[in-house]
Amino acid sequence: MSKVAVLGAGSWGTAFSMVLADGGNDVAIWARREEVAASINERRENSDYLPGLELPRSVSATHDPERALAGADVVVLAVPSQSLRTNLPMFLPYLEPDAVLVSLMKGIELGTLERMSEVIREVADVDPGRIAVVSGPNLAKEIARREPAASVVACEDESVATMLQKRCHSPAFRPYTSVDVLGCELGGAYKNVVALCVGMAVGLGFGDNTTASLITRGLAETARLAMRLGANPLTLMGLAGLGDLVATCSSPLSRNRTFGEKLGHGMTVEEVYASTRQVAEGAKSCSSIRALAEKAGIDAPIAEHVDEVVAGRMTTAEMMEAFISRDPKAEIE
Ligand SMILES: NC(=O)c1ccc[n+]([C@@H]2O[C@H](COP(=O)([O-])OP(=O)(O)OC[C@H]3O[C@@H](n4cnc5c(N)ncnc54)[C@H](O)[C@@H]3O)[C@@H](O)[C@H]2O)c1
Ligand SMILES: O=P(O)(O)OC[C@H](O)CO
Repeated sequence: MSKVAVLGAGSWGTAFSMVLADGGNDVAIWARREEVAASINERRENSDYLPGLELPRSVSATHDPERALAGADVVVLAVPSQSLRTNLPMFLPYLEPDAVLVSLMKGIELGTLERMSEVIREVADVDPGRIAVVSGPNLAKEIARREPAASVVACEDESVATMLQKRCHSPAFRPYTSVDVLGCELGGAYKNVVALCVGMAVGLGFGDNTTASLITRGLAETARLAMRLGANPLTLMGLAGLGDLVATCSSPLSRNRTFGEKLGHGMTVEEVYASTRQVAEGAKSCSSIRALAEKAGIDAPIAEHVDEVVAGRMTTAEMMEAFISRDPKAEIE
């Protein structure tokens, strides 16, 4: 069997390990906390992140980066986006030569405004043809329950995308290939911000017209930025764009939507952070995406207003009023 190292034992790192195991790979998960590695090895369960779901025998876990990476020709990164830069140097000495690095992360780095593949390229100093991204409508719990889903594997080198597609194609998981890494990453990061916004609307008590309006204008906003930066607009109409946007904005399983909903109910940002251990990437990426849009000179009202709410400078109700009272304009630019 071919070996894959999955660095990060949270919900998605663990669920994607199950996909890889079902696809015929031997999987070694690196867990930041030893007790999580022990739970996976001894009870065949990640009781912190995916309780009650049995992990295949070909999945093991370790707290030791060297053991996780030894012999792995594919290395999957699944830590929170804002921690990637500080985590990567711990893994680099143990990477096999020519290993392919795959990002599962959906965020934009604060400060540098870099996508995760850009952070990997910079810190690991590897060719973009060895960096790939997996992104799509893939809520971890549903994937771990083996409910059918599709996704996108993107890499500038199409042959690498095809190799990865084969490695993660399983009875319940259907990956499509793409060479549009930029479009997939922006789609994945932006939908988290839109899901925060939709959650806020739901928390305020608004219904389906409101959420559908926000989802649609969120897609317009995402496509505007992605196209300005050079993405293929059709990527945003695909699984890593519209697909993920719909799943995340519609599902009570989404941490980003839930985070927004709690704000809509009147909790403060600090209270919401204190209520969960899991990452809601949009709460940080709203600021970096807003800055990226400003730098690119495009209008991004959802990112801008969500950032204002998360920064505590605006209430969720004021955000909704601000959307409706914006200057009238044509729908299609
Ligand atoms: N959960 C999903 O459904 C899902 C699906 C697709 C993509 N993603 C993306 O995958 C990435 C990881 O998300 P997740 O759902 O696995 O998150 P999670 O919150 O479930 O788990 C994060 C993992 O990273 C570890 N961690 C936390 N802070 C860390 C740090 N500073 N350094 C190292 N490790 C740290 C945690 O211990 C945990 O193991 C995110 O970018 C997320 O957007 C998640
Ligand atoms: O739970 P969320 O909001 O991080 O979303 C999870 C996935 O990205 C959905 O595809």
